[in-house]
Amino acid sequence: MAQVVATRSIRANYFSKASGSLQDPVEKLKPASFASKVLLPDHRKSNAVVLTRNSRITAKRASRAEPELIPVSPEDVLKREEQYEQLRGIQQVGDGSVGMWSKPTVRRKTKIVCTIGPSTNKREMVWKLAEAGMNVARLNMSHGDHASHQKVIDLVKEYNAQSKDNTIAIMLDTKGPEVRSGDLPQPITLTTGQEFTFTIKRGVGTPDCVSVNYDDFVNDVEVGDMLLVDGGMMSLVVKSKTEDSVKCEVIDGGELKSRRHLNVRGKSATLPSITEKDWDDIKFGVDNKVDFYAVSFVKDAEVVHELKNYLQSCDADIHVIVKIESADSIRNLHSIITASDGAMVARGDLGAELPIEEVPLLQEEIIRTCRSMGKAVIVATNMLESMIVHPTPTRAEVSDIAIAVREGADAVMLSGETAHGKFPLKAVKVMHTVALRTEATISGGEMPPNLGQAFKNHMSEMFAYHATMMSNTLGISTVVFTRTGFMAILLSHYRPSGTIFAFTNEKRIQQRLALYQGVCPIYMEFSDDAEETFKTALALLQKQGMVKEGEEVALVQSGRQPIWRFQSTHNILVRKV
Ligand SMILES: Nc1ncnc2c1ncn2[C@@H]1O[C@H](COP(=O)(O)OP(=O)(O)O)[C@@H](O)[C@H]1O
Ligand SMILES: C=C(OP(=O)(O)O)C(=O)O
Repeated sequence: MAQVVATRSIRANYFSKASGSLQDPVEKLKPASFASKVLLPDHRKSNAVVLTRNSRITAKRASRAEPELIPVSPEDVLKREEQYEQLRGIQQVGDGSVGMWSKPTVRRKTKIVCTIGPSTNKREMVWKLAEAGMNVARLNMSHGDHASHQKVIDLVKEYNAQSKDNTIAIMLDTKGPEVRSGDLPQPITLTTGQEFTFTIKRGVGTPDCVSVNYDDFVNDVEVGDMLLVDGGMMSLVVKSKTEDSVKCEVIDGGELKSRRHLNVRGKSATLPSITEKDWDDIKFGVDNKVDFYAVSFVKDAEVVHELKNYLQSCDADIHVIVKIESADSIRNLHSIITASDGAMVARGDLGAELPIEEVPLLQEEIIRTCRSMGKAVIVATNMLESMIVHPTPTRAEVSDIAIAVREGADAVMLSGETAHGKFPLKAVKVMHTVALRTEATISGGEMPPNLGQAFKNHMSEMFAYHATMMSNTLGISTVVFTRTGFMAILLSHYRPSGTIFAFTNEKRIQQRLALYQGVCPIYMEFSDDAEETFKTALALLQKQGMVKEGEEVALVQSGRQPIWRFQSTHNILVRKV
């Protein structure tokens, strides 16, 4: 219902019902202003910015509640939202039904992945990020050690244990066979035209020579190759090689810091996708029962099978997200995604290995491929890069988030913005606001092109499809009960315009579902009696303010493992709360 309810809540809160005029939430709560009386109705008449999408599943109510522009800049959204929440809080003292629904983690459908690093690895920041809208905490194993990552895992688990209505998934991102420059005592400046050397000798860090962490670097590169440092922030051309060094000329200079990415344009390193360090980190993830692995530099499906076999052998129920970031992974895109549980468009390395202008096209294709196979998809890197140092994003960054949301990504990711940036909470708030605003312009779910083929479970697919139709045409939320997460993921795949309230009696499944678009995962003990469980679930939604008395929901009983069903009979009920 998020879209429909979000649309409704926009109508209820942002627009004056009586006049039908467009009002900003703060203005609505204040006496009528000149702007709301004079300027905004004109703006509304022009209808210039109402966005609609072609959709094969019609959304009658959603289209009636067609969204309209709230004419504010991203910075204003932050201030306005704060003012609005304050004013609304004052107005709603004594209203017990506000609860969860106003929380960033519920109304928004597109999920937010935050990389945790020095700016955010303390208890207070993990809490604040979670309350600001983080859905998944990402640990990048290229940095830090097990002790520092353990601390973060424990903090997230502590948050989850004490939070009644929110849950954060944990994603362990492997270092992979990435090539990086070594540690430096302090950053060094590379000047255009200067000679600079990369060496495979360990521990070198002078103004004109630095170590590389990969012994075959000298064999893999050729004279004339273009080396990109830090995703292309600096570039060098290879001039000559010795047994242990590569001499280069700086083409684009800049500041070289410790452990920066090194890519050779058009080439992948000849290293295995899962290195010894990665296996060590994967075991660390198994011991800590993380929810997802993001596997770096996956070249082929074989690697995914190898990891999945290993996880099965140690009885670890951890989902595998493949990072698409090399030329090899693009060549084998279909088979890699088929073997995995989802993919990440890792635009940093992807745009260094392949021509940068290919990145938006590949992003679209990867999202489309994942969507057609019912796999999760995350768009990553540079989404709010300028917010590492500035309190407000560039307009291009705002558009970038909106594009990923409209293309149908399950999640958008913050990297340096939350790991080592100056404004991690503001970055999450901007991402939240932009995603929510964009979602309100998407009318009705889009039907995946391969209907009935992705899950090879036709009965469940048919029920997910029809529940989506019902949700879209009636403008209602979906309620599903799931022990494995399967039916909630399947419903998410169809992108119903309403929220998917997924009740599960497994904490692990609740955490996993935090990644999936439109799914609001809720933990609940199931009783042996179906009717009693339904009643408890609906009462809980009502108590939390997520549905109102008299509202209808589509209640779906389907999925691979029958719950309260005899002979696997499936059904969808429309229930009044
Ligand atoms: N666990 C960590 N410890 C220290 N620094 C980190 C950590 N995680 C991320 N960072 C910092 O944040 C930056 C951006 O994060 P990310 O994009 O995940 O890394 P990278 O692009 O280096 O793989 C990193 O380059 C690093 O400087
Ligand atoms: C997400 C990416 O990977 P990492 O941050 O691990 O380099 C990327 O390259 O875009």
